[in-house]
Amino acid sequence: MILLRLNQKSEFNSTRIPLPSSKSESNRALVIDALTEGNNTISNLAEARDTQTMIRLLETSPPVFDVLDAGTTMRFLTAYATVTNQKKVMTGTARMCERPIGILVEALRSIGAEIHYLNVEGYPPLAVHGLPAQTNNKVKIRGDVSSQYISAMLMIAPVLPQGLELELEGKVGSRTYIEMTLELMAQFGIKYSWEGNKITVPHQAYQPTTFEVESDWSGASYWFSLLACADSGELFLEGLKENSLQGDSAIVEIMDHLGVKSTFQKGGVLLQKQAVKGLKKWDFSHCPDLAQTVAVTCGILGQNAVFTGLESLRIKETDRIHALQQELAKFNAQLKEIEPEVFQVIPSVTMPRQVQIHTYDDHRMAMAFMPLLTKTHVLIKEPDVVNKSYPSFWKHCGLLGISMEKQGES
Ligand SMILES: O=C(O)C1=C[C@@H](OP(=O)(O)O)[C@@H](O)[C@H](O)C1
Ligand SMILES: C=C(OP(=O)(O)O)C(=O)O
Repeated sequence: MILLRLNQKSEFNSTRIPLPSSKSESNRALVIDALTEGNNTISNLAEARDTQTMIRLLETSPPVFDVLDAGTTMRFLTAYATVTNQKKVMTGTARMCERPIGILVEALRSIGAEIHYLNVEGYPPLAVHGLPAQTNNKVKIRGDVSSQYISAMLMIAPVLPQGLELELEGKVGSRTYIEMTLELMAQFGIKYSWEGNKITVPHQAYQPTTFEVESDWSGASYWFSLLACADSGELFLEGLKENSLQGDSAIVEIMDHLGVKSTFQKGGVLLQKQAVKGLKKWDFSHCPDLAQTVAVTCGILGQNAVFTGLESLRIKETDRIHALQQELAKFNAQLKEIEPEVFQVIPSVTMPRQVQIHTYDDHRMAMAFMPLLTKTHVLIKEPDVVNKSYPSFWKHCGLLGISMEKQGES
C-alpha cells in the first residue's frame, strides 16, 4: 500500500510527462509482425506487461501461452496460434479465466479451426489445435461483448487462403478499436472494405513496414484528470498526436468540459486549466477505458454527469462498475444506476481526511483514483497493478512532486 501526498499546492508548472506507448497499438503491431515473419521495423513498443507478455510468448513459443491478465494478448494469440497451426494451451490469471472468449472460439471454429475448452465452456483455458483447412470465409460475429474478438479475426484474415467476410451482429461496442485494427493493417499494406455491418478482407500479403507506436491516450487520461482536479497550472504530455489511431483521444473533448484545454504542439499536447463548462452526459461505448478516469473526476469536481455505454466494464480486469461504486463511496460520491444501463455520478459533498482505495487487481482503479490526492490523503492498495499498462506511472507521479510513502505489507 502507498500513501500519496502532494508536496506543494495543487498547481503544476508545465512539467513534461514522457508517456508510455500504447499497448493496444503495440499488441496489434506485434501480431501483424509475427504474421509477416519479420522484415518490419517497429519502434517504441510499450513497456506495459501486456505487451511484454506478448513479446515473450511470440519469441519463446512455449507450449502454454499464459497471458496473465492481458485481454488483447489472450484474444489475439488465440487467433494467431490457430491460423499458424500451432498446438497451444491458452490460459491466464483466475480473472482471465472468467472473461468470455466463446464468441471468438465459435468464429474460429466456423472457418475450420479445432479448439477445445479445457475447463468451462466459453472461457479459457483453451486447447488450440490449429486450422487444418479453411472451410468457410463468411463469419457472423456479435459486436456487443468485446471488440477484441473482431480485431483478432481481422488481423488473421489476410493470411487465410480465402480471406474473410465478417458480418457484425447487434450493437458494436469499442468500435474505435476495430477502426484502429483496420487502420493499422492498412499501414501494413492491407486493402479492406467496411460497408454497413460487413467488413471484407481478401487474402493478401502484409507488406514490410516501418511503424512507430504512439504514446498511450488511455494512460494520458490520468494526467488530464489530475489537472482538472488541481487548482491551477499546466502539463505537457509527450508523444501524443492529434490524429490518433486511439479512440481514447476522446479524453480531449471530455476534459474540455471538465476544465482542461488541450493544445497540440510539436512533440505532444499542452494541457492548461480553464473554466469548467460542465459534462452533462457521455456515452463510453467506444472509449470504455476512460470511464473510471472520468467518473472519479466528476465525483471530485461536483459534476452530476450521466454515463452510458458502460456494459463492457463488467467483464474487464474486474467488474469495474461494482469496483467504482465501492470506491467512489469512500469519498461520499456515487455511481448510481438511474435506469437500466444508465448511470449518474453523484459527486462528493464531504471529503474524508484520508481515503483508502482497493484496486481489485485493476490497473485503471489505481490510476483513476490518484487525482483524489488534490483533495485528501490517498492510500492505494497494491500499487503494482499499474504494471499491466503503465509501469512508470508512479515514477511519473514523482515528476509532479507527488510523494509516495510505503505503508504496511503491500
Ligand atoms: O483492442 C484493444 O486493444 C482493446 C479493446 C477494448 O476492449 P473491448 O473491446 O473488450 O471493450 C479496451 O477496453 C481494451 O483495453 C483494449
Ligand atoms: C480492459 C483492458 O485491457 P484488456 O481487455 O486487454 O485486458 C484495459 O487495459 O483497460
